[in-house]
Amino acid sequence: MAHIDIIIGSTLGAAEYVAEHLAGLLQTQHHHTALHYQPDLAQLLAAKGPDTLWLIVTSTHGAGQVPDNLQPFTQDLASRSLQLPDLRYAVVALGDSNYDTFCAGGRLLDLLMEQTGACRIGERLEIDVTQHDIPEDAADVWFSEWSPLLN
Ligand SMILES: Cc1cc2nc3c(=O)[nH]c(=O)nc-3n(C[C@H](O)[C@H](O)[C@H](O)COP(=O)(O)O)c2cc1C
Repeated sequence: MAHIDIIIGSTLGAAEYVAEHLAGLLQTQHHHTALHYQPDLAQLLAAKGPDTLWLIVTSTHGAGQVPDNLQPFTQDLASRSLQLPDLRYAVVALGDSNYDTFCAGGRLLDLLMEQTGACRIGERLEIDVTQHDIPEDAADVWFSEWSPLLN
């Protein structure tokens, strides 16, 4: 079973609800989960083990930025030349397709993780909140295809 650190970026709560929903689904499959509402890169790195996967669930705010609570983690990740080839990760991005910067926060985190050499498991999910009144429903569909990849 995997140890999944769920790294949350949320301003108004939508991404947070999706993250908590995914944590519940993972627990039903007997994975160990930890939710990080104020993610700290150094702490996450220190706790990382061979079974660790980082699941980043973030919305986008401002001019295509990650939410404030995820800024320190993002800036840390961008400023350090980390090499994390043994780390697995996945990204769930929430955004509004009316913005040119649709899901830019999630896309940036995906790029930063890719630059560390970490291994992305599955495709990034982008939830367009104009198309999904209940973002958790889109997460359910993605999860059913994604979760078998953890085994
Ligand atoms: C002030 C503001 C700026 C936003 N900027 C973007 C953006 O640049 N790109 C995008 O895809 N969505 C943008 N959104 C949409 C949010 O990402 C979307 O509403 C999301 O569901 C919010 O999730 P949260 O409640 O977890 O923060 C913006 C929303 C607000 C209120």
